[in-house]
Amino acid sequence: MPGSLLFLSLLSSPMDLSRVFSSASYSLLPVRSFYCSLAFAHKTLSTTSHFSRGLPFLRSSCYNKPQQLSNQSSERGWVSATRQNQVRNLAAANAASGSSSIMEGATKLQKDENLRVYESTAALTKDLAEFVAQLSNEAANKRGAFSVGLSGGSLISALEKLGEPPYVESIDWSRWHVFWVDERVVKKTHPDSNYKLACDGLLSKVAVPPEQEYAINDALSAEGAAEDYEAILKQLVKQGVLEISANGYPQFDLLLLGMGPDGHVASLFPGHPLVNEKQKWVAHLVDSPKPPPERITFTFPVINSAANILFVAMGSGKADMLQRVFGEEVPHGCLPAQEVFLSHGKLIWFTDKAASAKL
Ligand SMILES: O=C(O)[C@H](O)[C@@H](O)[C@H](O)[C@H](O)COP(=O)(O)O
Repeated sequence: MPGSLLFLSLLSSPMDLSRVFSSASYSLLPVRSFYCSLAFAHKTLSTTSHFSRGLPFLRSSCYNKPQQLSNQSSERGWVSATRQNQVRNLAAANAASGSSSIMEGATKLQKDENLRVYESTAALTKDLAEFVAQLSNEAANKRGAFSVGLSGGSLISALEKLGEPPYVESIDWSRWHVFWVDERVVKKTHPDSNYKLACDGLLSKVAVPPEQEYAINDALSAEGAAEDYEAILKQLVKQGVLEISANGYPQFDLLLLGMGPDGHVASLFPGHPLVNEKQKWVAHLVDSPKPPPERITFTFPVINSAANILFVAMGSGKADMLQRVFGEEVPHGCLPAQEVFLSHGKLIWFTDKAASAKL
């Protein structure tokens, strides 16, 4: 079978292959994986031999230096070898969804517009606090409320300056409505809870009214918690706390995001079916490759409807992935962090020198 696929790839043009797979649904994983394996095989051949002159349609893919993922993952210890193989197999997303071409060119992200590089963590966190404070003032003045979505991870420590002078006094915290872009389905007191992380790192130090901190219902299943959270968002849209975008999704004033070492964002992981979710505002998963497995997450349409998105990526562990995010556009589903893009509104990556060393 692999032999016949290799043969197929040698004979087919890119368009031939996309026609073959364009009608396949995402559920045709074996087919997709097979196509991806083929792409990965080509990548390996093309970087090591005269095969590099053939099959140009596979050059632009998410298979560059897959070994770098394992270097990064050893730091965090949760990206398994299986997961790395899945990441390598992600060209299937392109083949089956037809929503992004493997041959497309540069990413829409522009270094001069979407990237800031700071000399030190202190400089980054100060500017980040300044930026958030300014957005908070603008939203509070404009509509009397500021809706903010938080992720977990190292992002929260990067926000700690907001809990210190001058911001702790100057920001009108009573206008804040705090949401979780993604949350682990655990008790709120559990060490894995993103709510607990944000409370310990920021919310316990500032005066956001507790009823405006929208934690998940931790008594529910993952599915129930996602449905419940979406219902809360819909209610808040009705009440005018959340605005609605032109395409009918909630429009948060600000989403604060981090990026995982595999390029995931929120709890949207490379190759996971949820990268294609368009109906739900909030979805659940029970198979997160990053523990814990049960989570809820905002979907891409909601993330990409925000008024502003700030990413934080610090440290050398983010360098390879950041290079990919700002590099060539990769197939749909391969690199979720690259698919976060605002056609209206500001999207800025706050990075330090170590994270942006390869840009
Ligand atoms: O709950 C989660 O796991 C997070 O929301 C996740 O999306 C996080 O933001 C990234 O994994 C980056 O985390 P680090 O900055 O700690 O690498």
